[in-house]
Amino acid sequence: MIEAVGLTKRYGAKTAVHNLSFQVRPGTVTGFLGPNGSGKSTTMRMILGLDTPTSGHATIAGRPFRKLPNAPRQVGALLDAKAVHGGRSARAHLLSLAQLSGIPARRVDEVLGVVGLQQVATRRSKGFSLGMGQRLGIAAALLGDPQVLLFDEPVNGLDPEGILWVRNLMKQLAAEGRTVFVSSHLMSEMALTAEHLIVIGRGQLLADMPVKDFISANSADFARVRTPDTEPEQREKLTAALGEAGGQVEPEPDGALKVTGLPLPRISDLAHAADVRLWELSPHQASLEEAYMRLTQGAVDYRSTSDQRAGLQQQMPQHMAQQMAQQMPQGYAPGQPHMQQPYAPQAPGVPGPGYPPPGQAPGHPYGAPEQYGAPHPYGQPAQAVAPMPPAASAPAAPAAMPTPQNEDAR
Ligand SMILES: Nc1ncnc2c1ncn2[C@@H]1O[C@H](COP(=O)(O)OP(=O)(O)OP(=O)(O)O)[C@@H](O)[C@H]1O
Repeated sequence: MIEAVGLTKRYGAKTAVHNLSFQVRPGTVTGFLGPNGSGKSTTMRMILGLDTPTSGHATIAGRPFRKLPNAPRQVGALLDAKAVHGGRSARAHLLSLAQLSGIPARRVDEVLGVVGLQQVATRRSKGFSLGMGQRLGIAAALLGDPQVLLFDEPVNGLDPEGILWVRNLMKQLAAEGRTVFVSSHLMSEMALTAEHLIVIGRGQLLADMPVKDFISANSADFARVRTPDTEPEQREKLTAALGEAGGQVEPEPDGALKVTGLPLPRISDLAHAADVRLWELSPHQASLEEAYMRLTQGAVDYRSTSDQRAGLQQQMPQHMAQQMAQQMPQGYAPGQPHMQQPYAPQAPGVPGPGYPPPGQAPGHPYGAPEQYGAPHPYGQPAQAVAPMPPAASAPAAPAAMPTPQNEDAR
């Protein structure tokens, strides 16, 4: 078992981990979740004796890591897959770790097999892909056949097959009675891998509970309600009526309303009483990802803003936009009408190929001008569709696409 009691770590004025207490029990996979910079790695480093807590303590099997007899045989960890001497082969790297811990050399070949790196065992690790590096790090963690395992973002850089493999490996290790503590940003992945969750935000504990309890506690039902887009006053009237009746109403990005705290029939009755027409009234359940986002939203350090592009797009003079419009290919890639979209000039009053001025019906989905004789874009026989430029004007496809290789077979 891993136990943290009042674990706190400060770096100068920055408190990375604050008064964190939890237990990680054997026999289950425990997911350790939190946004970027929330203190997951710092916590793991303190558990492994690599960082000294400012206050509090962490133990493994009742002792601080540094006081464990033959720690590498009891605890295995993947913290940073890149922390490998790049000039060494995978096998030489694992062999040196094995020798330091009195582990027999044949175990190296066993773990290379478990992680699927036998074919590249003699290659220098500096040529490894991110996913291969992760596999090598997992091999190192398994080397001492330890009872306690810590993995910091083990699926980072793995392809879908690799992610599935890690998921099954974690479950198998836990089923063997080991303590498995896995950090991740990905709620969706943890929901499939872990049975128990510890969620932190800004270094503080936000949740410590079985995954199924987390789902039922946080996946709230809600209703989506939409009023006619053309009548914003209807939306306001309904928002007020639902609020007065005790519902929580949040606007959705697409103009709908997200309503919690009121059953669907009640929403319908309230809309009817307020003389508001509805275009949509549908039941929904928040996904686990949404529940996690909601739980951690107040503890996110790094948020993106929308790209204003320094006003560059608005500044394009009209004559340039017109010139661009004339130079645009009328059709770009046959069969891929969406490929044209990035070429549509945005300047007002300059219709691009296939992009009518606002309020006008589309001329042709492929952007063909009228002289190609396409009176109606839909339902025309193939030959009536506007001719595309000859293949030579489209970017040439590679003669033969390189066969995708499994990253671990490289
Ligand atoms: N050695 C250090 N010196 C100063 N600040 C540090 C140090 N290590 C971590 N921090 C800070 O502590 C906070 C927690 O970092 P930590 O790496 O533990 O978070 P994390 O949850 O693992 O993040 P991520 O998911 O991005 O890996 C961050 O604000 C980080 O900048």
